[in-house]
Amino acid sequence: MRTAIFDLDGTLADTSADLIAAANGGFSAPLLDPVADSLVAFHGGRAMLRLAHARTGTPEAEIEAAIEAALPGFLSRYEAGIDTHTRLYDGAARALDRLAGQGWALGVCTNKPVALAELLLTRLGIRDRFAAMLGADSLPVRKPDPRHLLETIARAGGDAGRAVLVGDTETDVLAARAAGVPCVLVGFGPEGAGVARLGPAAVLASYTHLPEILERLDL
Ligand SMILES: O=C(O)COP(=O)(O)O
Ligand SMILES: [Mg+2]
Repeated sequence: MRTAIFDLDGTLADTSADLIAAANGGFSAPLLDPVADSLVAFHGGRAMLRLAHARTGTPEAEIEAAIEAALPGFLSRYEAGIDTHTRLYDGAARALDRLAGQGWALGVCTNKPVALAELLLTRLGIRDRFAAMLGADSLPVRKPDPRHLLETIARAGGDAGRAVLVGDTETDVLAARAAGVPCVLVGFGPEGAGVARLGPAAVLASYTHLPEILERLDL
């Protein structure tokens, strides 16, 4: 069965404003900008906290420990406001329905903790579209380790020879390449069409084009 696996942050949904609000909540003044820093938000909680601590002047040698100490508070603030500003990208739900109608199996492979991913996709109303969802803590490994993607494909009922990953960052490209699976990158994130520098099989300008782009991969 042809299988399309989706990344979550920056691919299915623009989660950046809620991620940045949760990161800023741990500091006495906002250190990250919801628009200018959206790219770092899509690299996850640790990346945001690393940047915020660098901006406060936390000494380099103390940053990793500061990030670990800040993570639980960040995660609980994020959970509390997880769908305040977060929205699906235009056309995403309809594209998923069209793919399902064409017989594609669908799954999610995200580096978000899986409980947060479950909560968010349920709130956004699309959890039931996916046969499998694996998060950062579903396995002992995560993207860019290819086993994270390969296991998601298997649990969605697919096989790697007829699968594609739709993602937004280099982490997705590296996981897909190591798994021998083509990667389509969204071109409507902070980098725009500039994601072409990462060498994806295709860049997606709009979800309305996804079924025809996946068709062209000839899986
Ligand atoms: O939370 C992260 O690290 C990124 O999550 P993603 O894999 O859904 O983009
Ligand atoms: Mg992402």
